[in-house]
Amino acid sequence: MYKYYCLNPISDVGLEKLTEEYVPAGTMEKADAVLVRSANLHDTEFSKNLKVIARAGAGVNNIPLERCAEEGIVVFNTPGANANGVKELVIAGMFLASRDIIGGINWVQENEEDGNIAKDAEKAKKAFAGCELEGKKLGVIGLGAIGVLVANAATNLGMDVYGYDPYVSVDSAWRLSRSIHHAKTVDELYQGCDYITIHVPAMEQTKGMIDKDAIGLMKKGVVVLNFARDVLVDEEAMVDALLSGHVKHYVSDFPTPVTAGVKGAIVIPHLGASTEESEDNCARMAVKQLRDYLENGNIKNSVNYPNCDMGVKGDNTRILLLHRNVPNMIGQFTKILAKDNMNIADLTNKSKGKYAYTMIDLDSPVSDSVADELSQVKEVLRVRVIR
Ligand SMILES: NC(=O)c1ccc[n+]([C@@H]2O[C@H](COP(=O)([O-])OP(=O)(O)OC[C@H]3O[C@@H](n4cnc5c(N)ncnc54)[C@H](O)[C@@H]3O)[C@@H](O)[C@H]2O)c1
Ligand SMILES: O=C(O)[C@H](O)COP(=O)(O)O
Repeated sequence: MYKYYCLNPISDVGLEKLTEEYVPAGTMEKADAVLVRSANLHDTEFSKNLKVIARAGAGVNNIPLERCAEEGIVVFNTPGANANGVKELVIAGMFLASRDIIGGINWVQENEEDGNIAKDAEKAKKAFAGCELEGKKLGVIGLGAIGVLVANAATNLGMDVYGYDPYVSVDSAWRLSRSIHHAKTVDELYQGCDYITIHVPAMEQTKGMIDKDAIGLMKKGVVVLNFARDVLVDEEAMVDALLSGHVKHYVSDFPTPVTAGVKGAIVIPHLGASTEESEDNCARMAVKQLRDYLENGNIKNSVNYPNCDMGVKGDNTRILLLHRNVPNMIGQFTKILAKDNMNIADLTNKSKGKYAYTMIDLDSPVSDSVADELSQVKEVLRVRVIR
């Protein structure tokens, strides 16, 4: 029996995939598995029961990944599962920044009592006129799941698209339309584009990436879109640029006290992934990965441990060892198992940065004392046995 706990509302489409082997934990301390969206876990202490955190979404800056790895907690996310939802809202953001749709709708609401509204609208509308996207230059920073979709959709709208991503994956490169220009430096993109949209994760290296200097390189009247994370932009500098007219609009999916209500800022309450389809996709994928880890020990799409797969657990006993990525770990594990005359049917070891994962299938049952001995090996962070 596994216990799970949802820190945010998770779509039933995913939760329904939990079998009768899974019950709600009641409190987080009792949970083997936590499902989360954007709840901040940085100040949360995790109990020894917790084995897995599944983030139903892409961004994992709300989760202390290294601390989780040190405590033997595997963290998953759901890459790409909400990318289409975000792409559609980014395109909507570009339209909102190009045509004063919001101003126009507000005008109609303010004049709802006007019996002559149809005629008066024809006079008033010039105040809300805008420009078209076709032919404009769009710069996309970060060509991952979302960036690629945005770049391709904008190309289909007739925009001239420039992409910048020094770490682009082979998969993303294959998905990218051939008509997208490769910006070799981000400065080149800042200098040339009418619209700039950022789709990179929030990490130490990317925080404050769009700062005063970056904005200074941009064309006067540029539109900047941020559907990735508020911390990627120096928002004080952005507000200065909005007030001076250097930036025409800052479209952000992240309300903060700095940007909310500022003239020129179009701020949306983090709705990028809030569609039925994205929520269902994320929940389905999160539950699938969480179950495969708890039931079989397989890791797919973890952000703090390596991917590792030995298929569905059969009749063998499966030992799972989460440990630091240092030499001679497997030698120590097999020595302990050999002492008890245990036959290894299969073994896989994978590493990712500082951490590694070893899966061992044994032909015989394993005693608690052997599991204890394995967990005493220096650099081992957690041992699980699936019997
Ligand atoms: N608004 C929302 O609701 C919403 C929804 C999903 C994701 N997001 C945010 O968007 C981010 C991107 O999502 P994704 O699904 O496309 O992720 P992804 O991992 O598929 O893509 C991120 C891309 O950024 C690139 N990158 C990393 N550092 C870079 C840098 N310094 N310069 C240029 N490129 C860099 C990577 O190579 C990768 O291709 C997430 O991390 C999350 O913070 C927001
Ligand atoms: O990183 C993400 O996936 C998005 O920001 C969505 O966050 P949410 O699940 O809280 O809507």
